[in-house]
Amino acid sequence: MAIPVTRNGTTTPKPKILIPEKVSPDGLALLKQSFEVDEKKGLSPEELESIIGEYEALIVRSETKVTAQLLAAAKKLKVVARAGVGVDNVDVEAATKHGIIVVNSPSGNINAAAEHTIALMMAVARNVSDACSSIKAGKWERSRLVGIETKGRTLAIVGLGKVGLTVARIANGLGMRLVAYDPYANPNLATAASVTLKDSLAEILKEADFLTLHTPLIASTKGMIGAAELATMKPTARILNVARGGMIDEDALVEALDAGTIAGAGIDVFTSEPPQPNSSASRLIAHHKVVATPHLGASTKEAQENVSIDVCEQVISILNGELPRSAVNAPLILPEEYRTLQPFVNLIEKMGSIYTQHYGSHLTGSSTRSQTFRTSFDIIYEGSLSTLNTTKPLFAALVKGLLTPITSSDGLNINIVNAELLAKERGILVNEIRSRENLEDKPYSSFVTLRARATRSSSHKRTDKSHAELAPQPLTPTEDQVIQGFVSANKPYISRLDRFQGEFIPQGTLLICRNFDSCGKIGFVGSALGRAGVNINFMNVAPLHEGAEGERNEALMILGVDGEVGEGVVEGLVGEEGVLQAGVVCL
Ligand SMILES: NC(=O)C1=CN([C@@H]2O[C@H](COP(=O)(O)OP(=O)(O)OC[C@H]3O[C@@H](n4cnc5c(N)ncnc54)[C@H](O)[C@@H]3O)[C@@H](O)[C@H]2O)C=CC1
Ligand SMILES: O=C(O)C(=O)COP(=O)(O)O
Repeated sequence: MAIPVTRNGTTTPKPKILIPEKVSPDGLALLKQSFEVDEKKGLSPEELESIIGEYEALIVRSETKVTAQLLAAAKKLKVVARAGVGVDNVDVEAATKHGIIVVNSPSGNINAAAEHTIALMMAVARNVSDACSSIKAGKWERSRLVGIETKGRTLAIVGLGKVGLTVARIANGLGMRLVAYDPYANPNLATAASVTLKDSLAEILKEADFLTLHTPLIASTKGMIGAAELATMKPTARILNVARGGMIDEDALVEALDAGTIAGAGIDVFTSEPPQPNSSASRLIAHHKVVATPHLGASTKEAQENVSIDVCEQVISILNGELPRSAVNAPLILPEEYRTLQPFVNLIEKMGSIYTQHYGSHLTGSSTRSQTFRTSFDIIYEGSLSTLNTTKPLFAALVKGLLTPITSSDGLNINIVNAELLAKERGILVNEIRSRENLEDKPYSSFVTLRARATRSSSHKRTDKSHAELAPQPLTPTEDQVIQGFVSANKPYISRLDRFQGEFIPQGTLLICRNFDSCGKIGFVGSALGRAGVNINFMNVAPLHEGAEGERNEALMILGVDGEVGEGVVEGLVGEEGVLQAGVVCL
């Protein structure tokens, strides 16, 4: 181990960086100046786990599985750097929990992946692989190996991100007709690349002469092309996958190729890499209508230099306590700030999520049922939070909390880098306020208030006549909606929901009921849930806070419950005997 001796004779070992895969030397040269770099290829998962505790940084490509178990053993680790795009081999959630930053190189290999896609498309269209084997075997099979041209044919792209768009631009030059499905694509970029965006996967599958996949492997894309989807495609269609194995059902594709309902495929990525013998991946590779490559999309000299330099520079930044440029964890926090801020990040994300779910359209018995999602918020930091250098992670957490319940969170990775942009795109205005008010009389050192400003009108109408007399005056569009919280012993607490004050931990499934503060309400709700087989873990009653206006005898009942509470059960709680409003919030 390199141990530099300082002037006063004490020794400080250099931080150690582990590289268990082939990463281009261009970036590693930068690291070697200040760190001890260990390149150890071919480690088994057990060997990796036994040594990871010594390292402050880990640099991987797609082969190393960075599991929760490995991260738990990584006591000194500050950063996992992925020298490439896809982080599906890294347990990002576990890394975030451990305060380990995950970075990647989002653009270093785009061109390489796009060019490889085009190479596979051409190879499939012109039977290049088959023809090559045939001629090397001494044959001369010109009539068997007649191909098709790509010009004028339809290329259907799933995932119009960086690689998808680059493929589109090249294919446009080949004279292809371009359609794409990507619910989050930028329509201006699509138009500029001559791509017509369609509303559903089904639409583009029908039209495709070539189908190419360019999404990350996430819950919404796993198995997205299965037997049912293949059956809707033209029998002359060819399929390309340079994104991730697992998005196509390999067995279904082999069957479709055998049956002649799909004409061919060019595949770079597989469900098991390297493929296990007799696996679906190996059957697909062996198929005579398939051109296969061993995950070579990013394997060009240029791309490897790019990604290596990109991630190594980021590792240096992080180990020097600075911000990296492409952090994947949401939201990103500097290592030294992480432990202090993390509980507040957690609190604020929950506050945003409660806001969207509680004040969204889910309240049964609510006279604010059809209320418009308000988009103008004040977030007020009091106490020690008001002196932070940056509130970016807190802002990002709020945007994430507000949007995740109403978007396909799988496809929308909200983090410190994109939170501002996403908020802007959705028209969400957040005014961050630092209040220096003295919290000496309060039992906590920092306090957060989320106030949804009543700047937009609601189209609310009483929807449930039978409760019209029962319900007190609803919140009118001119009233702000307020959620307050604090952190104690690293746990987030909500301390106020609108006019009601009571402390509860925002986690799991919560049933929030507004009721007249009179005898029998708790019993009524308890027995209704009992009858529905819903187990109650905790219950908190929040009375009106001091100085609250409106009905004096109202309270909120917050119940932490196990599992799902069906709509019917929630509806059954509202009524003369029961509560005024009820809604479920999942955190
Ligand atoms: N074979 C290889 O060596 C390489 C593979 N890749 C892979 O290519 C894929 C794309 O990479 P980039 O373009 O850089 O990513 P990107 O993040 O720029 O683009 C992904 C696109 O997929 C879209 N998307 C997400 N969920 C979707 C869904 N359910 N349906 C339709 N669209 C959806 C997103 O909106 C986004 O526009 C990744 O899986 C990456 O790991 C990238 C480089 C090399
Ligand atoms: O960047 C990506 O997502 C890739 O798939 C490239 O993987 P690799 O670094 O070549 O193992």
